[in-house]
Amino acid sequence: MKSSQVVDSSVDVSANSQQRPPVLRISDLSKFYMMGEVRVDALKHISLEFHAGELAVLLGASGSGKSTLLNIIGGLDVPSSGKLFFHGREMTAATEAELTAYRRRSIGFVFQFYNLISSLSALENVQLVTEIADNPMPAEEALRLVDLGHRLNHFPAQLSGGEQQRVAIARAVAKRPELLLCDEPTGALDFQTGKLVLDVIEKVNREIGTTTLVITHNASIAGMADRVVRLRSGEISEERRNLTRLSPSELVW
Ligand SMILES: Nc1ncnc2c1ncn2[C@@H]1O[C@H](COP(=O)(O)OP(=O)(O)OP(=O)(O)O)[C@@H](O)[C@H]1O
Repeated sequence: MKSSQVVDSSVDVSANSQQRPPVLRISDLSKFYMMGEVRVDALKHISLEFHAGELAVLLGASGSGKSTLLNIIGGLDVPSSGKLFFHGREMTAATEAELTAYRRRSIGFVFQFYNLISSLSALENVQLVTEIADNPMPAEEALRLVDLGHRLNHFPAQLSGGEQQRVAIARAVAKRPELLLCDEPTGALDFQTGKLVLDVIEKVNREIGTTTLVITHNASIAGMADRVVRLRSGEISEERRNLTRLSPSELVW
């Protein structure tokens, strides 16, 4: 461990002996932006924990702070105050190089728009990541995991929106990240296609055990989660655990 990394010694495992320390711990995290003279408080005193293998849905209306929170968790942005711990290491005290390594090794991102390279096939888009990752799964295996084993050589323009999003998910999980962060993954898709994409996210979480955070403004998606966190105006307005997870095919919106 490097000297600049601070160990979180306050994780209370005794509170629940069944539960291991969280993968991710957010402590009193706030983020504001200055727009000229006007201060916009995007996140206010957020404290949360996420455990290994958990599938969490972060709900909230537009502007409630979801993307800001996900970007900070993923090391794309930094908070104004508060701390983020990953396996007890304080990422908010990490150097740029350590944050880059964190993003590269530990985080898989899926965004609303798929960001595929149009001149590369599905397989080549995933290989871009597997070629630089430490311990990746073969790109073909990642594409089979998202049920696209029959589309390896298709270019993005030859794939539907849902299929392109599944390539993006394969690309995100091929490096075997510990955390899969999905920002409105079904936002650009119709109902049926969106459910197929959620099926794939659920399958990755179940089969590989990747801790998964899905942010959405669509409250119906909450049914597939182990835990639901709702944000309102930058604050947690509700946090609940689902007794059973619904399969995405059972969701209705
Ligand atoms: N770079 C920025 N500069 C100034 N204000 C910002 C910036 N990014 C976000 N905000 C503001 O912070 C608040 C939270 O934004 P955020 O994008 O996190 O919300 P969101 O819940 O993800 O919304 P959406 O569902 O519309 O994406 C909003 O008021 C937004 O306008």
